[in-house]
Amino acid sequence: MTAPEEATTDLDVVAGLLRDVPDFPSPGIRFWDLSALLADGPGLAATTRLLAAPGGPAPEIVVGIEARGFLLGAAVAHSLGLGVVAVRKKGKLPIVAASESYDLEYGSATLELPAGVLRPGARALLVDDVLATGGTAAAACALVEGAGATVAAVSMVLELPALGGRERLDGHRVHTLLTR
Ligand SMILES: O=P(O)(O)OC[C@H]1O[C@H](OP(=O)(O)OP(=O)(O)O)[C@H](O)[C@@H]1O
Ligand SMILES: Nc1ncnc2[nH]cnc12
Repeated sequence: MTAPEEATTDLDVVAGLLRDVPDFPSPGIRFWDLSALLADGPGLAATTRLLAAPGGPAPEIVVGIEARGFLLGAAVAHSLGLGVVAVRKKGKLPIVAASESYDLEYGSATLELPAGVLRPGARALLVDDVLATGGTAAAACALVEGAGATVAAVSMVLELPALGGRERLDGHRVHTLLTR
């Protein structure tokens, strides 16, 4: 007699495709790499379904954060029938609404919001791959809110709770699929 097969959930699929790399991009950092997850059809589909369902108010637009948030954000937007806005690193956008600088686990950076694409009052779903210190997501929230839109939720694949990102995003709906 064979044991009944256990159902594989979307979350199992996502967890099975995450990889961690020691000492990248600098010594002491354990870097979580989503390349294998993004390259896997069922993995990307499972990730998209989970990120697209953060709970709370229905989003009207998706905001993808550079760089891996572009891939995930576009997939989520498409699955919901919504458009996507790319929040980019400094110097990449020709027409900028606003800029926000922040620190992260291994450096500092500036994010910029393109001008004229986020309707004031729109409910935005922010999408990225990793929540570490929360500096990146907090900067993206500030850009969205500074444009007069609201943050319906922030959806990310992986949360590193030791780095305090969720606390940094206090007051926002934070939806993460896995913690490590
Ligand atoms: O919560 P935080 O401490 O802010 O870290 C999370 C951010 O760090 C990574 O991006 P990174 O800045 O390495 O840029 P990239 O995606 O453009 O490579 C990751 O994709 C998140 O955006
Ligand atoms: N440890 C980590 N792995 C992947 N992305 C990150 N962004 C910030 N910290 C990270």
